[in-house]
Amino acid sequence: MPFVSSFTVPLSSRPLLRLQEIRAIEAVEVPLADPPLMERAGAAIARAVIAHVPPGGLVCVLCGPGNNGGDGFVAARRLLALGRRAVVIGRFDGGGSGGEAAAAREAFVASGGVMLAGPDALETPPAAIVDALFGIGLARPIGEPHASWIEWGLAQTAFKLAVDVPSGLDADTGRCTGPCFTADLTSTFLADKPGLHTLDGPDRAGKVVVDSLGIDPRRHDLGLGRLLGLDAFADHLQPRRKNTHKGSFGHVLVVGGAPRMSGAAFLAGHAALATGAGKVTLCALDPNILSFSPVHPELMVGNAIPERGVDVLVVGPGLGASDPARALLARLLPSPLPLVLDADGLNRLAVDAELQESLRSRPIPAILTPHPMEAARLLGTEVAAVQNDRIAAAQELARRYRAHVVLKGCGSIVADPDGTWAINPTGNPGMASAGMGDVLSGLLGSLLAQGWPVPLAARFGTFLHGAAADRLVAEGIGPIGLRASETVAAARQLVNEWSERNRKAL
Ligand SMILES: NC(=O)C1=CN([C@@H]2O[C@H](COP(=O)(O)OP(=O)(O)OC[C@H]3O[C@@H](n4cnc5c(N)ncnc54)[C@H](O)[C@@H]3O)[C@@H](O)[C@H]2O)[C@@H](O)CC1
Ligand SMILES: Nc1ncnc2c1ncn2[C@@H]1O[C@H](COP(=O)(O)OP(=O)(O)O)[C@@H](O)[C@H]1O
Ligand SMILES: [K+]
Repeated sequence: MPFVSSFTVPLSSRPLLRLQEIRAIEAVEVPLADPPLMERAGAAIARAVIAHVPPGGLVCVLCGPGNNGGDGFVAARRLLALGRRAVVIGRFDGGGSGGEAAAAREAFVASGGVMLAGPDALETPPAAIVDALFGIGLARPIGEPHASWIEWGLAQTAFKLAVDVPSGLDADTGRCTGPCFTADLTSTFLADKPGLHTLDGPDRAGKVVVDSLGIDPRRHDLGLGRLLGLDAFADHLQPRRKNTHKGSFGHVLVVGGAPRMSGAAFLAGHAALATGAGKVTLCALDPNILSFSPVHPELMVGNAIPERGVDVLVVGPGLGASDPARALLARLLPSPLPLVLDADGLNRLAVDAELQESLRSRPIPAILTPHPMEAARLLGTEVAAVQNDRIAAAQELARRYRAHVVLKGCGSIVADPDGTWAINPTGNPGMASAGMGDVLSGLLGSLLAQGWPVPLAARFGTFLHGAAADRLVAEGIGPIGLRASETVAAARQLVNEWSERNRKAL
């Protein structure tokens, strides 16, 4: 499959439920549901297989010991009833769990279904593999025989479908705890899960389709997490009124650009200008910085902080760790202006209790944009601990620093001081290149300058930046070799397109 065949942007936001929230729904709905939820889940899997696999192709369903396996048995039974070729691979020496899953297994066997003890017993290569080994009940790294079945499955060219969650992937955190299935499509039940959209989730889950199994989500507490979609920003993505002037769109001050790192400040400044800030000034620590950018002469460049007229601060791109940098932070953190704090600004903050206190005491909470290493420093922990549970880490940062936090990386997490959080579905590995974080800072500053509420700016800036990179990849520019500065023009295009689309909708 090509890396990205065409540019599509997620349109609708949706709830992301953590394990306990899903379990709470199950506790209410399982006893009431008729037909049972497992029947509905199996039927959904059978439908998905039929939509992707031509008749005559062998469907091999890997079934585990719990209810995820139960879903697999129902799917296999239904496929047989519809005239499809299906076999189950399962081994239940220890009996597996009883209840519904065991009943589904018995019903499959009673309907004439064949259960094999391993993939070696298959007579023909499968056209599809359904992974119904483990779902949200995964409790430890997968061992034998299931690990070998996963390894076998991954070596097949068949269409691969994961039931609820790819086996081996933690549905809460997106972490592979050991051997892990990799699907082309994951059909997930009741509600979407955060682990499918961050860390290893996007690599493992393929396309994610949510099936509510007929349960109205509004009957339940949908928690604090959302997957971002374009609809969340529609109210603020509006075409400009004709009667405006540059003062209408705010003045962004970018503070950073120490010797040899002025490019970071220029990137942030370019990004702010290109996405609609009315004015942008760079205050650079490098005394030898050019007084204007030949590429973007619209930028005002100097070594001083303007006395007045600034609306938003972006502090950190290329700031360095010098004493003057610390002095700038001490001066700017208490400012009443909206603030984006990135890169070296965060590193300094991590080791300075006084700066931390002035950040916490700001009247308007800042936006912090740490990558996992910066987040680890801010939390006084290791990168692995941050990545073990990115949502919890982002929430803890937001709480501890009383700030809106964008924890960057595959499936960036946005968390607010009140505990709400979101995962950004846009972006690609082309963004793993120098300067991307500086562009993000500039975009965020630009949105704040144009009056976006802080939590929404944190979300939209992150969404827009990833979508810009996705569009470039769809056009053949990257992912390999994608440059941060290229995402700036793509972001400008998208903001204009999306705003114009909303005008037409009015
Ligand atoms: N409860 C319900 O009624 C519903 C459950 N559904 C399905 O059921 C799944 C959850 O079912 P379960 O809670 O039974 O959990 P799973 O089927 O995901 O796995 C739990 C079983 O596997 C064992 N286990 C966990 N990790 C293991 C490992 N690494 N190696 C070996 N054994 C391991 C557990 O001891 C338990 O027997 C969902 O993901 C979904 O597919 C859906 O059908 C919707 C309704
Ligand atoms: N594999 C990836 N998938 C999606 N987004 C990514 C990926 N790698 C990096 N990004 C995004 O690119 C940006 C990189 O920022 P950062 O690591 O601060 O870069 P730099 O410090 O070089 O500017 C972040 O917004 C991050 O979320
Ligand atoms: K599974």
